[in-house]
Amino acid sequence: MSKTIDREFLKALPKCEHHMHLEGALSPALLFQLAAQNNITLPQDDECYANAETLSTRYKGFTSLDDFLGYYYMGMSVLIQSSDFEALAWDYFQHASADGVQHAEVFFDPQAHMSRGVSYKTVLSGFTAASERAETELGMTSMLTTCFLRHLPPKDCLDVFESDDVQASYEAGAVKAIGLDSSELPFPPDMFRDLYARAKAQGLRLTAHAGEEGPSSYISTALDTLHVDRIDHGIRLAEDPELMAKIAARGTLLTVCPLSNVVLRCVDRVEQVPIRKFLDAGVKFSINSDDPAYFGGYILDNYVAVQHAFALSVGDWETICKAAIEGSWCGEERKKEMLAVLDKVVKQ
Ligand SMILES: Nc1ncnc2[nH]cnc12
Ligand SMILES: [Zn+2]
Repeated sequence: MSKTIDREFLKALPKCEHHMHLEGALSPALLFQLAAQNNITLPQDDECYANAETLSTRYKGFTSLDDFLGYYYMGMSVLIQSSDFEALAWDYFQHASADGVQHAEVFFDPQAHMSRGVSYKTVLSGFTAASERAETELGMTSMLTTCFLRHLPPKDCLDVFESDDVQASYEAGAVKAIGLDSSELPFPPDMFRDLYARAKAQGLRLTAHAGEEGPSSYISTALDTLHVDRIDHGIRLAEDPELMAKIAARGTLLTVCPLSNVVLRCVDRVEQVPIRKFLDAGVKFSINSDDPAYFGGYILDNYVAVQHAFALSVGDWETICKAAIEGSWCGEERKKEMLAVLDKVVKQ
């Protein structure tokens, strides 16, 4: 008899999350709590900020990536103290662990805090404290990635990358990768080639959002001019079969975020995310939550939505989880541990 693939089975799968923005874990409840604690006045002219409920309702009606980003950056204004960043990340790690995440590689946006006068050290110390706590109390490993904001001038990104505190965090190994996020159009990846060349020379891992709202040509440019190891989102790859074959042959991992794609109207339904196409073409991908507090679900909700849309087999889930584990930037020993858990779950 074939195994039923229900929420319990999907929860038991050892998960690696590669695409989530820590700032995107800011729930309306925590947002209002921190605003009160830090004496932050939220926009008076937007009635959505009346209370947590009206804000949650607004989150159900995003019309595009940029519409969401307006709320995402406004939400960050309540994050002031190191303990705020720690509370935010700890909230995420607890949710992720409950969903079966074993290893998380998470993004944060230094420029969005430094431009408000919050120091990089404040942000990093809070996130690092939460990540250490997650390892001790939840047995969950994690890695931090500094994302650069592509709607800002490349020179601004390079200046922040080269600033003393940011460099010190790379040198200390507290941050091991860079990424590129925010409004995708009209900011093609090659605008940031100097930044990526510097990061590569320093031995950092490289990833970039590409092919979320932007065309598949942004994916090839990210690969060819930024020399990224990974592509974040990448769903529009399915529009270019030749590039899809190339990415499959290279083994480049895409970090796909199905619920995000629906909420931000990149697709109408999860069924339109090219999960089946990627599996059939041998394109490696992981499934992720992106901004869970804004998009109505953490990683397990994304797994469940994919199962509901595609009726995948146990073998398909083994393929997805194996690609996620093997495509992680943790050590080989950690990967072996997770692969052993995966083997047990799929054979049960
Ligand atoms: N989905 C997304 N795309 C681009 N930038 C982001 N920052 C947070 N979430 C993002
Ligand atoms: Zn993202």
